Amino acid sequence: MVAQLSHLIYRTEQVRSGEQAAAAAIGLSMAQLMQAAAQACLQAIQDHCAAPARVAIVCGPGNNGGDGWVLARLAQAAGYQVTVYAVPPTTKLAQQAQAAWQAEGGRWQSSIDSLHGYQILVDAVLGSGLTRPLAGFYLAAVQAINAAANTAWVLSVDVPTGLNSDTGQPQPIAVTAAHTVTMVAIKAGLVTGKAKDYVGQLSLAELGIGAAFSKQSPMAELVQPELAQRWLAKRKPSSHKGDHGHLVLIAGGPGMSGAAILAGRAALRSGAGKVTLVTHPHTLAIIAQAQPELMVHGTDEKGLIPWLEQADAIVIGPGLGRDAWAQQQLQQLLDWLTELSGPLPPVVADADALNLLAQLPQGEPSPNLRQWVLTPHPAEAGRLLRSVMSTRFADENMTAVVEADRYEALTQLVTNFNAQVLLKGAGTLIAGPAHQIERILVCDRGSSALATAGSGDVLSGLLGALLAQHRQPSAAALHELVATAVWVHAVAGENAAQAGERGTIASDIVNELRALVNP
Ligand SMILES: NC(=O)C1=CN([C@@H]2O[C@H](COP(=O)(O)OP(=O)(O)OC[C@H]3O[C@@H](n4cnc5c(N)ncnc54)[C@H](O)[C@@H]3O)[C@@H](O)[C@H]2O)[C@@H](O)CC1
Ligand SMILES: [K+]
Repeated sequence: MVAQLSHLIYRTEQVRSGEQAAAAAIGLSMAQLMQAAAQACLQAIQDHCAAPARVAIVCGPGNNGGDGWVLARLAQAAGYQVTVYAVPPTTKLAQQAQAAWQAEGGRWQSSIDSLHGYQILVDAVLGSGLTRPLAGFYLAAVQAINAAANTAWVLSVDVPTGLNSDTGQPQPIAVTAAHTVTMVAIKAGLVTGKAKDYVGQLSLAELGIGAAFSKQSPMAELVQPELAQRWLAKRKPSSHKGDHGHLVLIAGGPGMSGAAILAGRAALRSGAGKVTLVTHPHTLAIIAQAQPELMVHGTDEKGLIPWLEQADAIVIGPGLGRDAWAQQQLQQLLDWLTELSGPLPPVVADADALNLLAQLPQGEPSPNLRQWVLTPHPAEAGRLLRSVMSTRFADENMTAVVEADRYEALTQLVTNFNAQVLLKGAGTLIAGPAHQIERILVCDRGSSALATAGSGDVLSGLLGALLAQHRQPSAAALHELVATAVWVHAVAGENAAQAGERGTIASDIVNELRALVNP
């Protein structure tokens, strides 16, 4: 497969309209595209399991079903034992493909009792043409495929049936595929949030029109490993710790020293020259004992300002809490930044700093967050969104609102806060105020091992350390550094999970950082 578009992400409608224009431009017919789509699916099947294996192909009414009918013919010719379950095709292309199958003696069944007994199940029910929630035959077909998925390998054609290919939300359920071969270009809904539970391994079949299609401008882009190479260049042999930046971490309210320690360790392991941890006086001693390389200060008397003045980057939030002390720290930081006349250092706001930002009284001049990176998980993102859009979202479950369309939530956050935003969760999304020109970045690496207490603290320490090492980054550099940190964190999670996802702890993730920040 040609990899022209392999890291670019498009809206479904762009693919649907663009593929026709691209095919016309190079003189390919839609039937030829369908043939190529089915060929790509056959290749995926052959890569998984040689003939003769028992294959069931479930075909819907449209061209997704059409791909299935063509695949039936190709798979049978390749020696597989093929059974087709289908609803009658309604598009011309799918009808022609069905006729070609029947002309070769192929049969099909219109009802599905059970799909057990096959080694391979192909989901060609619905693809990019999904317009409404599943019901009737379609719901039953998806249920039957999923019921047999523990004994068969499930291949979804283009999009797992039931998944909204723009948002990644199941409608209301979707096929849980082991592998999805998506056609022409990666659709936005295949790479983030809940989609990760359904898509399985994702491969792209450009159907010979990648070059013509690439004239379309993508809405997003997958984070590439080259980004880490670019932003984690080798250090100069003559460098000293002052060259590698001073990170100031404001973290660790009473009872939450662990979050501060994890963020501090992650920052040290990610190469910050110096890390100062400014913390609550009650947690000072325990943090200082845990990690001798950290400089640890309590903030009761002097306040934050002496430390802020030394910072190349600032992180506020890990284990901060939301009490009066925590509010005071955030307010001091905001006041100091407002009065600062020189260049603004980048600020990462995480965890309770986000919750406190969401509680700031509305109607006052909003703080200038231009150099800020907000790192919410969906629940924090929901609180932030509600704080700025309270009239639109009065009673909604905001986590569900965010997860229903992560791209939309991200865009709203960026627009309303005028900051870089990193929306956590499988397929982390990253965007900044200039994302119209920089594109949303999507990290498709990672592991469920990252879903553990302290994992976010590790990310904020790591991110702060990368920012401290690249002083006064431009908006574009900030965007890429955030993506680099997300990528390193995700791959660290994968590496830490090699002995198993369950039971991986945040300290294991910290242990993986050093190898990854020295690519
Ligand atoms: N357009 C092209 O040139 C190509 C299309 N290809 C395939 O064609 C697919 C798109 O084809 P279509 O546009 O026909 O769309 P689909 O085949 O995805 O489905 C459209 C049909 O499903 C119905 N439908 C939508 N939601 C439904 C629901 N919830 N329950 C029941 N019926 C529902 C629609 O009314 C319509 O009849 C792609 O996903 C891809 O697999 C490939 O063959 C490559 C080339
Ligand atoms: K499908």
